[in-house]
Amino acid sequence: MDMFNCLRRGQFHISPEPGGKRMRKTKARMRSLHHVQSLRKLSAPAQAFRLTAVAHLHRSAQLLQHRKEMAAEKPWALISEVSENGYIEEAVDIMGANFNLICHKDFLLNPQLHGPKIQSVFVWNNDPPVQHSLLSSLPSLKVVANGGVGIDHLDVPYITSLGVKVCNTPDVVNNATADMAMGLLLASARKIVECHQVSIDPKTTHIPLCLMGVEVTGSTIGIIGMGRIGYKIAQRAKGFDMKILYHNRHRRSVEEEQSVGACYCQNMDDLLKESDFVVLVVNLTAETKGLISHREFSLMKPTATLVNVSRGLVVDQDALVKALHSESIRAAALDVTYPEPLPRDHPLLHLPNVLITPHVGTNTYTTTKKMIQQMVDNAVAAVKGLPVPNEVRPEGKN
Ligand SMILES: O=CC(=O)O
Repeated sequence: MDMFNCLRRGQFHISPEPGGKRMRKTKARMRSLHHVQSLRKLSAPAQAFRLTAVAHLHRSAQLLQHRKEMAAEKPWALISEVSENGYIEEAVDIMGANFNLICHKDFLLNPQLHGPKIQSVFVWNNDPPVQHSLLSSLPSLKVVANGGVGIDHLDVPYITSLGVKVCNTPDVVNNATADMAMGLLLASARKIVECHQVSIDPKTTHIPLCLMGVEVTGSTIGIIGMGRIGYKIAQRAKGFDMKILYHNRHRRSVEEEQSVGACYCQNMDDLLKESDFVVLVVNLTAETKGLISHREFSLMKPTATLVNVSRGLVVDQDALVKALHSESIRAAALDVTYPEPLPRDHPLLHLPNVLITPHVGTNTYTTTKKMIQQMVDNAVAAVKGLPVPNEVRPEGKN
């Protein structure tokens, strides 16, 4: 049974070394080959064989000792698991280079034993859930390192009140999330999923008129939330010759606006009235919860499309269902819903003018690996008591 299978089944704690197994084996083989060659030059074959065997044993013992020492030095981190709904396998190498890892399932078998040694919790897809009960069983905890930007699932004021740092992974998620927003926008506008269905349907004989889409090039995009990801979306929209409107708590500098050709709408209503595509990229906070509801839908054009890559709760979903059902807007393309996944009988799943993806904005190997590395870098700094690069402080404490 290999290490990943063990971890998948939650059977073992792991402490892999950096560099990868294959590379280590190759290096070890080359070292012993070199050793054998030098010995052969010096001695008779039988003697060389005995000396080589002894050298091998000696080397293995040294390696074992080194591994034990390394493992003993590394701090412990609590993780969810490497599985279909957990981490990619590469995560074990990235996190294991600096931490001894223990899966949540293993941890729960004996929290009293494992709790005191844990210094970091790595949270991925809200897992393990950082509840007060978990925190109270981790007396040595120094950091909760979240994978992703959104930290609405973490009680930041409470966690920090315990002297525990909270950090996230901004920047590295920007491009993948912006790509996803544009992907949803294009797929909805050009009915790409419906086109695929028609293309593979054995009964298809012609291109039905219902596959007619709406033009993206030259249309107006309204970006609500012009932070790092919103700005990346604007850069992409510029490439489609779109007119770009944005609404944000803080206006961007003139240079930033000019470089993408974006116009600021201080009043969000103006953006809603004018946009062909309204794209939501805000953080979920008390202010943005239910930001788009009945009134906002009534301001949007009947030809408009809502794209949401922020959080499901930013949209009043009942109001959305009503707007889509009555065709008071053209369509919605959502990477986020509330809850996730939606109950299988949820009305959104049965409307023809909605496209839903399962919160996969950052889901590329490149971005995922960068996020995990950033979580590790943050956690290492926190454990060492150094400034944490992406520390999140409670609102108003920056
Ligand atoms: O949802 C993704 C993120 O919070 O980065």
